[in-house]
Amino acid sequence: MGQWVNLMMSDTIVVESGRISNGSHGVLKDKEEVPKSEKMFQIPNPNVFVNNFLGFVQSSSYLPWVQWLLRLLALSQAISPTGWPESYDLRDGDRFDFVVVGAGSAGAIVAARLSEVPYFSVLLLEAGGDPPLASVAPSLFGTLAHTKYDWDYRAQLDKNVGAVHPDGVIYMTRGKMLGGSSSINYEVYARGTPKDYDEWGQVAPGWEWESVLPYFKKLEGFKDPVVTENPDHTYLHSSDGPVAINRPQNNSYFNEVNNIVLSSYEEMGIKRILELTGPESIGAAQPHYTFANGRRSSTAEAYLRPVRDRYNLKVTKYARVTKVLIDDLTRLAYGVEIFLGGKKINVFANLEVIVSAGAIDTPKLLMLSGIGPREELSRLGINALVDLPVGKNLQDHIYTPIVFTGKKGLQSVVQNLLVPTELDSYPVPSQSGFFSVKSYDLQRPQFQIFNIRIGATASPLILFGCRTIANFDEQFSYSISKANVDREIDLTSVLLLHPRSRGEVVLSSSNPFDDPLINMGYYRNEEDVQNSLDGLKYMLQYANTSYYKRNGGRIAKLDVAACNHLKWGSDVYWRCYVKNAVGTMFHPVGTCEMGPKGVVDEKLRVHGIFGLRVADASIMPTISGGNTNAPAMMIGEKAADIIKIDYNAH
Ligand SMILES: Cc1cc2nc3c(=O)[nH]c(=O)nc-3n(C[C@H](O)[C@H](O)[C@H](O)COP(=O)(O)OP(=O)(O)OC[C@H]3O[C@@H](n4cnc5c(N)ncnc54)[C@H](O)[C@@H]3O)c2cc1C
Repeated sequence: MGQWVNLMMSDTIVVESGRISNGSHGVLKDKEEVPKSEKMFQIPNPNVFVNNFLGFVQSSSYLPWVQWLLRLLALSQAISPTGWPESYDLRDGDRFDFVVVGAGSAGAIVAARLSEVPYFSVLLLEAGGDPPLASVAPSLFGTLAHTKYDWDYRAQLDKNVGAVHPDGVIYMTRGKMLGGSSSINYEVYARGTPKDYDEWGQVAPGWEWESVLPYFKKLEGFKDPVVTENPDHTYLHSSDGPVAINRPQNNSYFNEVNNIVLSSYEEMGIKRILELTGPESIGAAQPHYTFANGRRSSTAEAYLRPVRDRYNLKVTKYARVTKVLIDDLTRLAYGVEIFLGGKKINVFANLEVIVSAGAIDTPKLLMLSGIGPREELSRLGINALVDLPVGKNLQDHIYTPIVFTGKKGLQSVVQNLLVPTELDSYPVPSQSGFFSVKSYDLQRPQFQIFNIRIGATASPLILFGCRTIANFDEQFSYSISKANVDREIDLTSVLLLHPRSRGEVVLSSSNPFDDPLINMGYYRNEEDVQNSLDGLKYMLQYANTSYYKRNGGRIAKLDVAACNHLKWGSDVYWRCYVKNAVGTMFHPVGTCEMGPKGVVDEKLRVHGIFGLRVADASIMPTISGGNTNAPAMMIGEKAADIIKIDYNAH
């Protein structure tokens, strides 16, 4: 709460690079003139009376609803979904030095950074449009699935896996707008551990931790003094990069819940740490998020909005790229075919095409362009220019859900009543952490936990979320929501950070408008089942922690039809449960793997093709040990530098 009142009480409130700031903390390096359409954000200086009044409100704990109204007022000023770059009116035959496909977590950064070189002309093509209000407001992400801002893919699970999903189908949400999935994701900021990147460096020199850390720092605009003022942490972070990263200042009830949960973890041996991206790899904390001052810090917000008037960067929206144009003889990528406003047009690249369409659409586009497994392409009548493992190596973070139920009665309902006061931050108290059950994995945790506490009587919302976001079947969803009818619950997800199983993305036809087939491949490797089981069993101890002991806590018996014939709580039961009650964290990566045996080299150039690079989450050889937005943005930053260096423009 304090942040809003402080903001409103500051002497001057200005708009810097399209964001509201009280002038006291970091701003973008290349400060732009405030565009006309953003002038509306300027808030007149409060006069003395208002200052005094606000001071009184801030110091008073008796006026939560007045505080909430003020916060809502500030939020309404902040979340105006305007100020994005205008769409450039592209013509057939237009030419640019660089054509970037996809304005997502990585692509928006590649385009913005390349256009810092004044003599480069850059075109950024995006299949979607501007992010809506539900994307800009940090708390409304749950409402965007299955709308026009989502590619709305269906992914397939193998037989005997994921029985809680009707027909073995999971929803694979992907952002379709400026900012891509950074505009639709759940905003958790995590980077993985140094070991993750050292592993990348073994197949792709230059991607070890020491080499990627400067790019994480380049993107970070840490706003949290707890981190930025701690000498043991500052060397790992930066506070003046474009992406605003902060921890919400929640209401006191949410803070109390955070404390209870983190103390429970401590009792289980999971240490409370200062932050999830600091020097310690194991431990739990309230996460940091990519939002600040009531606005989501997507890459559209952080990188595109501030440079909307840059003369050498053109952004064309609703431009769906259907093919990369490659010369048969020279193997040179010279442009792209686009479907725009109902017409097919071609635009050309003087220097390079960079594909940043994400881990599902990048392999699809490459395959449509003749780059991929020769046999598969031939079957669809596509002339294979190079035979590469495009679409293979699909990895994702799967989770096992566990529901703990606690305090009974109306007391915990307070939490639900407080949700609307958190519209400008996170709608529920959430905690996350990393742990290992194998001692040799202490440097590189095996599991991430993500926990949300929900007060009693939110059942209808839970049912809605289970059905529409996770595509859990009615029976399983109902059993989760039933647990919350009159009791608070902890919805805990245990994520397997380094799965051995691999899936694949395959073309379903040569028609670019047909969705690809996405086979997630979860639990193809039995070791993953055993590891998930170990993680789950460790987390079950949560029910025995003192808070739960005091409040009659228990593990909810969820209704997994495929396992109901087994004795609940037995080892065989939990093994069956792990395999069938599987969910996705929406982190698909790896489908255009970097490395000599992969699809791109360490400079992200597609093997065997000239003038074509890939820069997005698809290039990860192995999935990072944490949420994947930060590494995808880091890839965008590093890709832009690699290209600048190649053209002596660094
Ligand atoms: C629901 C959800 C929740 C998530 N939560 C988190 C989280 O809390 N924390 C975290 O770190 N990560 C999270 N992630 C994952 C993270 O957001 C992604 O890993 C990351 O954004 C991927 O970046 P990318 O650049 O590879 O792809 P994207 O950001 O998806 O960008 C691809 C872009 O290319 C465009 N595109 C695709 N095909 C074409 C085409 N043919 N022509 C033109 N444009 C095209 C798309 O519209 C999109 O804008 C979440 C993801 C989702 C979907």
